[in-house]
Amino acid sequence: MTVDAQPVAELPDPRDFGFTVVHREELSDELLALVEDARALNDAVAHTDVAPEALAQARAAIAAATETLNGARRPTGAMVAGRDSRGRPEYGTIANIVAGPVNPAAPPLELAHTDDGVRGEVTLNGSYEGPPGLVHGGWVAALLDQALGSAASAAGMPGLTAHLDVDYRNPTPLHNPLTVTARVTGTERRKVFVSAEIRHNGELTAEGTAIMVQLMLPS
Ligand SMILES: CCCCC/C=C\C/C=C\C/C=C\C/C=C\CCCC(=O)SCCNC(=O)CCNC(=O)[C@H](O)C(C)(C)COP(=O)(O)OP(=O)(O)OC[C@H]1O[C@@H](n2cnc3c(N)ncnc32)[C@H](O)[C@@H]1OP(=O)(O)O
Repeated sequence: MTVDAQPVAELPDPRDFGFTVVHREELSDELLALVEDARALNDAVAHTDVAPEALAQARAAIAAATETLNGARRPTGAMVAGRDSRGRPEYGTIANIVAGPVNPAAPPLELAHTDDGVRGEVTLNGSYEGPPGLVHGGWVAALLDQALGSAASAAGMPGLTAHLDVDYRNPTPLHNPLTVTARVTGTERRKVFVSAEIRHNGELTAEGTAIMVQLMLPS
């Protein structure tokens, strides 16, 4: 039997599939502030040039913080629930490496719905460096992949990336606002064709296309 990619009226509730779901409003200001601090910490560690005594001091402080934070852990796969700009439920993994609101390694890329897809602004700090002063190409691909997946999801066809093509058109700078957009361009059976771009000051730095395969969820 062939199943066609069809938008679902409402995304399925991940709780029905055994996933932990946290509502975005339940994330405390304290946690969100800690995540911001940890993002700054990543960048600081990546660039510090202080003396060994200061490094030892920092390590002790970080070890104590790690122990405190491990006092209670969410399960891997926990999801965050929010409402999209049209008021419909949307879900993402809470620790998603690109968009997760509580993952300090995520820039994070926050995407909102547009008339024809999704759009977001993001600035990557020095911990995403590849070539000098530039975003690592793997991270450029990760930003595109996330936006491509979100565009399919926003169109009611959440799925997994089966195939991803990336063209690097111009260097993507660190420490500068980047605009990321993505949209669905077509469907064929369970395949959802999506296209995305990254721009800096209006100039195209990278573009990508993907084939997402729509999730088959038990009804
Ligand atoms: C579970 C409940 C949760 C509730 C969900 C609620 C909301 C959704 C929430 C979140 C999702 C939203 C956003 C996600 C955003 C970003 C995430 C970023 C994206 C990723 O980070 S994602 C991780 C990387 N990704 C993988 O980890 C995939 C590994 N992979 C597989 O899991 C399988 O490979 C799979 C599933 C892809 C297909 O497997 P399958 O068995 O289901 O389907 P099958 O093989 O039959 O292919 C069907 C049709 O796709 C064609 N096709 C397949 N592969 C192709 C390829 N490579 N190139 C060209 N075409 C291809 C076939 O040719 C056929 O086409 P045709 O119809 O023409 O014959």
